[in-house]
Amino acid sequence: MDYLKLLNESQAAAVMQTEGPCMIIAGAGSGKTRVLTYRIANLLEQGVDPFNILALTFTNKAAREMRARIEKVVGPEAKNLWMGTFHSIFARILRSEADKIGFPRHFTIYDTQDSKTLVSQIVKELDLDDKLYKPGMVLGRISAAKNKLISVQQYVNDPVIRQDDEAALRPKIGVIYQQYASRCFKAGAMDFDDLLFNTNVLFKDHPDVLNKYQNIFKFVMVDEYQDTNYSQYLITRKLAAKDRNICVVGDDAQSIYAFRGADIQNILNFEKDYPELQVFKLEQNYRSTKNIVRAANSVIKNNKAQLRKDVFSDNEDGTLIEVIKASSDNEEGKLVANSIYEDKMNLHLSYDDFAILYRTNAQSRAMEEALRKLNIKYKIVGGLSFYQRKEIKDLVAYLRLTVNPNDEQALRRVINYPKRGIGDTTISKLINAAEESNHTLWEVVSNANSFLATRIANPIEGFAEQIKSYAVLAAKEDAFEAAKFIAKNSGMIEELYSDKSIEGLSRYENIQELLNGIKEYVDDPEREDKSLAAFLQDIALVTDADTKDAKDEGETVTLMTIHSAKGLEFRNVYIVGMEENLFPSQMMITSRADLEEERRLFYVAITRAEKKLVLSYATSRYQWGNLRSCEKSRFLDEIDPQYVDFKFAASPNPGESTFGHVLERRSNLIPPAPRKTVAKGYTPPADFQPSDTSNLATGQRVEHPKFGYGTVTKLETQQGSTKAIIQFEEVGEKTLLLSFAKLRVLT
Ligand SMILES: Nc1ncnc2c1ncn2[C@@H]1O[C@H](COP(=O)(O)OP(=O)(O)OP(=O)(O)O)[C@@H](O)[C@H]1O
Ligand SMILES: [Mg+2]
Repeated sequence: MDYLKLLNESQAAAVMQTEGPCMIIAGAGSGKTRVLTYRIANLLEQGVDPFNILALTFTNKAAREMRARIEKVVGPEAKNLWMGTFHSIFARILRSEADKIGFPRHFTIYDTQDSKTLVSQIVKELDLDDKLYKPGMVLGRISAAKNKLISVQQYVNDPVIRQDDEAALRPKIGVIYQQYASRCFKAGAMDFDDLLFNTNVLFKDHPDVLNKYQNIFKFVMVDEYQDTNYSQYLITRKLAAKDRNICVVGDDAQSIYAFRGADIQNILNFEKDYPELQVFKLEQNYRSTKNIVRAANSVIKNNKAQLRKDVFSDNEDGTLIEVIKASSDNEEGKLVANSIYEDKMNLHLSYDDFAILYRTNAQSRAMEEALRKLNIKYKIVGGLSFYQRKEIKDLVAYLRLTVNPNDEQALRRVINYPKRGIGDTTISKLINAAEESNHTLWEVVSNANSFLATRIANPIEGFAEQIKSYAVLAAKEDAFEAAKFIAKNSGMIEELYSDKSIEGLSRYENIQELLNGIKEYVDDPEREDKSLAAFLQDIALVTDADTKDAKDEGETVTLMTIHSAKGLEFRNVYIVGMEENLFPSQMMITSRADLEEERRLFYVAITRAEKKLVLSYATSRYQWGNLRSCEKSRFLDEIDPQYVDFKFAASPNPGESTFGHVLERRSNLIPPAPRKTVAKGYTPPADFQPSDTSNLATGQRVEHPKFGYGTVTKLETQQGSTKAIIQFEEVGEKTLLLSFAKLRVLT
């Protein structure tokens, strides 16, 4: 096994220890995921059937990458591994066992938006104050309950919960939970938390089913174990109860989902559950430079509730961590984009080497604008994803309804879209009729004549007939043929095609794109189930941290929230918005525990970087429509200053920091080694004044405050911005953007 050469001693020991419970709690970048990968490869090489291995990852993308790596070692057998996120694996299991818990085989998976809409509808129906019972807040309570496996019954009967809700002046949450659960059940729908909750119900109420899966999953492995919630913990514990071959890896310092119910207690419980536990320590970080690892250690040291770990790196010292100070969020974007552009050109990097991480999705706007101005391609991971767009949700609602006509949210969404003369009043009547007669909305819709006057009922029954005909078609055809037909027959294509505005055009193109995606899905030769139902399940499980990689075109800078970046690595990382109230987030911190979670988030962000880390902040930014002045984040001061270069943050004059290459350094810092890219034998004259370069021509001699003297060898203009390629005498060739470069034209 030559892959053992790719592991250090403790990693190899963890890989070779294949039987019994095993846990690795170790620092970032120490090879935990790598150990899991090779552990699986090792099991397969020893003849374990891939169908008997379950590996749970944090994102679908992580699962794909792990599978690809294992395939390199053991070949195509790796395709048969059970590998994916908790949600995708257990959705798959629930699908084949659905009837046991009273759900249809093709149950719908409600996304957050569907769940919020349903909560709003319930709040309205119950005549409650929608300002008090905001859907996000209510759902948060329901979700927390489900993740702790608190059923509706337990919720409404628990005196402590009732007191909590009463104290918060929201005594009706239990009633909403009850309604919500029964409406989901009637609609044959599960939300994300239900996928785990119902798996627990399934295993609890059906020991034979549990037994079956215990026999299938002889080896269970979990990555990012620190972020599992109670519901997930219990599922893995039950599955592993028979063979006790369970291996979990994680890092308590990277636990960042407490707000969604992740529980550090799961690590401590693990030790209690398996007294025969083997624990492996990994201390060497292979990902990052010494400076980055030490800086990260100096930050996490401030957390009190942390298991002690020493993480070290044997890599080079690397450059110091740069801090950029900008006068506004737009300037911050500009400085970050410039820095990326410069590094990419000077060091011949790929845009894939760069990531910009932020605390909240809203921060991407300024970054995107700045990147676009420099023609830098980027992709955003998470945020408003493709599948959240209105037109996509509309067509998907038709598809969902085809597969599961009881899906109430889908039905309400498209019953009168495109318009077919079914007004709001009629819809309310239908909903009431369903409530009163204890039927599902679909049952009422498909028998509208029994409830409403013929004139009103006819178009409704017509719609029901249409959906029924789609179901017949979908049973015969693959997902693509069915979806194409439905898009046309429903009138959606015509509706969007006739809208000639730019937005209308882009909506039409998005529908085309969705159909292309479905075609790709059914054309995949390895895909066994090409049905519409299978496709819908697949897209319902796209998480915030997944991108539609298939559409990626060429090199791109990656933009994402820190939460989505967990487990990933990039050569150069920018953490932007390092300001008080933004990071640490004002919304999130009300206690020391919250502050510690924000700090762990910062630790996660720092440790994504391999070679270079840049932190930026703005002294003012627009928030909620107002320009606010901002203070730099306390986290910046927590980094041991010997690892930080405040070069771009030192300027007393904010204007100067606009790519002015301010060369002063903070005097209390140890001066770092000069950067190779600076012309050493050159000092800019005190009166250096950049010239107007709009008429710059090749062959002209120029002076640059950092690079010294040079000659312009080429000029390139693209979409209004001009790049100059300049041969500098001392530092060699550089490509500079004229709108930013401070150049004095000498001849
Ligand atoms: N023994 C080793 N020799 C060389 N490179 C290694 C070794 N172990 C790990 N690496 C590399 O170090 C990097 C970090 O490894 P990995 O992602 O497995 O760490 P991790 O502990 O899972 O990190 P995180 O906590 O961020 O999830 C990867 O690029 C990996 O390939
Ligand atoms: Mg990892």
